[in-house]
Amino acid sequence: MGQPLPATVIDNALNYAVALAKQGTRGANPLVGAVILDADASTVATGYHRGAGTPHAEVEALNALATKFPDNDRPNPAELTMVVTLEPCNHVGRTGPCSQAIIDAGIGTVIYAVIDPDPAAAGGADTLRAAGVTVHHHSTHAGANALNERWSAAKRNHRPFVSVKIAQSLDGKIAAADGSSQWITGDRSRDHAHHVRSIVDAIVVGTGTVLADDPALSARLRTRGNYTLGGEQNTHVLADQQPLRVIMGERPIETTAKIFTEPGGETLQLNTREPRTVLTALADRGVEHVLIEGGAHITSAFLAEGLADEIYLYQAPLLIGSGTDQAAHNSIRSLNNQSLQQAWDTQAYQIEDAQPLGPDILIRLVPKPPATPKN
Ligand SMILES: NC(=O)C1=CN([C@@H]2O[C@H](COP(=O)(O)OP(=O)(O)OC[C@H]3O[C@@H](n4cnc5c(N)ncnc54)[C@H](OP(=O)(O)O)[C@@H]3O)[C@@H](O)[C@H]2O)C=CC1
Ligand SMILES: Nc1c(N[C@@H]2O[C@H](COP(=O)(O)O)[C@@H](O)[C@H]2O)[nH]c(=O)[nH]c1=O
Repeated sequence: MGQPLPATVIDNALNYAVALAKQGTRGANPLVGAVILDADASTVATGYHRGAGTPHAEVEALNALATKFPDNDRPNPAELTMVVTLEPCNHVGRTGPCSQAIIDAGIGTVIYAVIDPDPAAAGGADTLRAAGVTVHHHSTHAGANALNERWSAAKRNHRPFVSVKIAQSLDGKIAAADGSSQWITGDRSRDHAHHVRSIVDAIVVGTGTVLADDPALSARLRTRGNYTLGGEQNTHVLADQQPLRVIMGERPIETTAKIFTEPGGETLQLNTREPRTVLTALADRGVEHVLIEGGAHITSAFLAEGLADEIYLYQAPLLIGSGTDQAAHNSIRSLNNQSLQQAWDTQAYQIEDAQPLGPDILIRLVPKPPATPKN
């Protein structure tokens, strides 16, 4: 492109790219959106990253461009500008390097908002420049900067991205007075939870949950066409990718427990009550995305330390009503907040999306960012 684009045009394109990015799945990979503009600054193609293992936003946008315009009718790529929320990657991970795909497509200009904080993936801007692409770092877009703040912090701090799952009743319980908890949420919610298990690298539960429930903690997907029929045995298959199963806590667990004997991922007990120790140990094993599945002690320990990057709250339309101990089996234990202000300061979340799942509702929450995003 001859003239540099005005900042307002770039900001508008980044607004669009951020909105696209938010349609993706947050987890081991960042949320990324990309918009391709022609010489008149009109949008000609878009893309976003749908989650680990799927094409990156830039490649999605290039594919959309190729699909939209047949070979003989494609705009001159040298006159196109790709506006992308994150620096194009430079490495071969689960997919190939975006910098090379952009070079191969002949795109003339790339404008990116955030430098890739992952040392393994960074350097795409330099590769593009070396190949003759015009590259600008547009660092002032608050939305793009806020998009992956938690993900970037996890990378910088050498820890996995942390998702927390809670399946609770209307009165905020995860089990009844007698300890029974299966099931609070319905089939659709549990299918969704198994899908989440299938996309994470590891699941963590406490010794309390293993002793109370004897869970298998495998990722089981319902076979197509058999959605509401039959028992679980007949209608589910093991997902291709099984998460590492992690027990957190000091009591020994018998090797006859289902978490060791049922088919699924490898099982590991970490003899600690310290969430950060668990995360470091998992990062050392290459875990990039972990799901905390409970129970209340474990969930609360991660929340209390501000380590939940995302919460999947499966809310069932049921009042369990405890026995005599009203606090028993609350989904969250005391986080030691002394005032409402302290709670707003340390434990405020915002809803990313909400969807009905049969009789339940799934609410996905992320920590509320500071009022003024840090650039
Ligand atoms: N509906 C839902 O989403 C879920 C419901 N549940 C239900 O929850 C109940 C179990 O809850 P809960 O007893 O809280 O179980 P947890 O799984 O939270 O295990 C608690 C135990 O974990 C160990 N532990 C490890 N780290 C910590 C820490 N930082 N703080 C405190 N304890 C730690 C302690 O045992 P140790 O002495 O061994 O160190 C503690 O007793 C069951 O009834 C189960 O059915 C469980 C999961 C999900
Ligand atoms: N009770 C409850 C959940 N409980 C979670 O599921 C675990 C059992 O896993 P598995 O043995 O693999 O089927 C259990 O230990 C706890 O972590 N999950 C939900 O989605 N909804 C529910 O109502």
